[in-house]
Amino acid sequence: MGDANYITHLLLLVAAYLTWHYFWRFRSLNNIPGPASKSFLKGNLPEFFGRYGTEFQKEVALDYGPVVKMRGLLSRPILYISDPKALHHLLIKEETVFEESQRFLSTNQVMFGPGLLSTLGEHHRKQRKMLNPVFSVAHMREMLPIFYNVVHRVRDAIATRVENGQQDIDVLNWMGRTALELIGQGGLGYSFDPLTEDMKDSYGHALKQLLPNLTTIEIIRRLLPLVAGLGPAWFRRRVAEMFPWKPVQRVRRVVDTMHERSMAIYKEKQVALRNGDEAVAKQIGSGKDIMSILMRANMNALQADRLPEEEVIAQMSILSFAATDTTSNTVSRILQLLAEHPDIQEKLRIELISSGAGNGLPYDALNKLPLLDAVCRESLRLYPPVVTVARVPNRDSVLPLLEPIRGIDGKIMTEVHVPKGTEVIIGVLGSNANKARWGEDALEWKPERWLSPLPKAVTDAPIPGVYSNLMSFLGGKRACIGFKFSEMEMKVVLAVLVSSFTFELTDDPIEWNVAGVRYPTIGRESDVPELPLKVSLYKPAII
Ligand code: HEM
Repeated sequence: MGDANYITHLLLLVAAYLTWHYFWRFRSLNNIPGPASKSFLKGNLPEFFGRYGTEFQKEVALDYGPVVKMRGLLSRPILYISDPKALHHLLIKEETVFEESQRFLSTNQVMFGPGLLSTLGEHHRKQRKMLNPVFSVAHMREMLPIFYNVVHRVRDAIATRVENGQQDIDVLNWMGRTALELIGQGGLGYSFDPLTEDMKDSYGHALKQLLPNLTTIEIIRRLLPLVAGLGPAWFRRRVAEMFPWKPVQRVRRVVDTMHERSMAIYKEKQVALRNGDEAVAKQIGSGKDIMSILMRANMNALQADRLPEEEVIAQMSILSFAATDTTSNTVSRILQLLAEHPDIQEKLRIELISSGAGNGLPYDALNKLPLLDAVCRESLRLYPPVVTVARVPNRDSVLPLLEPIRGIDGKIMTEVHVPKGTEVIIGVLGSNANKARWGEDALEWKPERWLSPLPKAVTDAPIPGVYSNLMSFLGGKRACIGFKFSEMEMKVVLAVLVSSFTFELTDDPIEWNVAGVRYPTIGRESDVPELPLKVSLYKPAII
């Protein structure tokens, strides 16, 4: 009897809490339209964040207007916002209010340590201040020869595989290896891969496994903030080691591999720096890589500005992680798009060959090639690889809207009251592919749209993106620090490969899957990230 009473009281308490939570705390969101939720427990989470979420994400981004309400764990509201003024407000004006979610910070803290992806406020600002100079255009100019050097090796390796005729080549694998080697040489001053043999570097392999495995444990990640601070580090580590679920164990092994390698690279570099400039110059990257410069700047910085060792090591893992799948999956997608549009592939090849871009152009000349630029921008517009970025306000806030929205009851709203703790997903695709701004053909891949002035509705809107009115690299103080690095990488890879090879589709059905960074597989069942294309040596027609 006593037990029954206890359980009844407990259930009443839970019911009261939920009522307060959803009908009181989040009442200002009741009128926001959005898709129905199929489960009280999981809300729309599996549809939106699950591997097969592409179509649902598109529906949320484009079919309900610029502010959409979904449901999360225990039906808690999640907003998807693509209105430019609201985005500007939350990423720029109220950047200190709309912070990264605890889920994001805790996961990154556990995976990488205290680096850019897991710190907030002043701590984050200080880390970013140290890193900003090495991502400047001036520094990209210096690194360009390293990029050409690596990509020429990739070209030669692919050429030996197709010299006797067309072959199916897994371009995702090659682009992954290229991206890792580029962040290795340009970022860490370290070579992971000679890019000749068919080999698998354990670090590169670990990085590739991370995001697909994180998607599998999305629900657990949502509970992570509750336990992330429990007990000392050794205790949490022991719990992680004993956790009886394979995906969690896979993530743990990946994290260990990343940390060990970053640590080893750091120690090696530290010795070289101590031995003076000559020793550093002899290293991969000749001391021009991001980490050599950061470590040297750190050694010379005032005590107050200096980053502790564990933070520098965390930045190494973060840079390697943030730079690889993002760019390699994007270049792979571009090669797939060029295979689907042979006319544009041919036009691009003409531009590249006539300018000599495949052999090596200075940074500014490469950047000015109009079609190459248009192909990159258009691909990042329509196929942004990172689409599940969220922010959570640390106090109640009001987001003004550029265009009023119609509520469920038909009432017009010109602003949205966002209660503290609401998860807000940045509507990257919703902004990039909005028909009212980009035009009726917004959902078509048309690089030529970038060859003439963009619609006024796009240029006049306060879209806060750091890159070309697009949200793909986000905006504000936490925008992608590596977007120029990534842009240069994409351009060098395309310049070299499209000048040398032709790309055609195979008969395999390519499926792009949702994860922290979207990735391709053959069909929906396969777990193996890959993207085969038919590749041949380009032979210019003899006139
Ligand atoms: C197509 C390629 C890429 C895309 C689409 C992309 C996108 C993004 C996005 C959306 C964010 C914001 C994440 C958030 O706030 O939760 C971000 C952050 C970041 N990105 Fe990238 N990224 C790309 C390539 C790169 C590269 C090549 C690097 C490094 C060389 C890099 C380094 C970073 C870092 C360190 C952050 C964290 C910045 C901070 O919190 O201050 N990214 N990226």
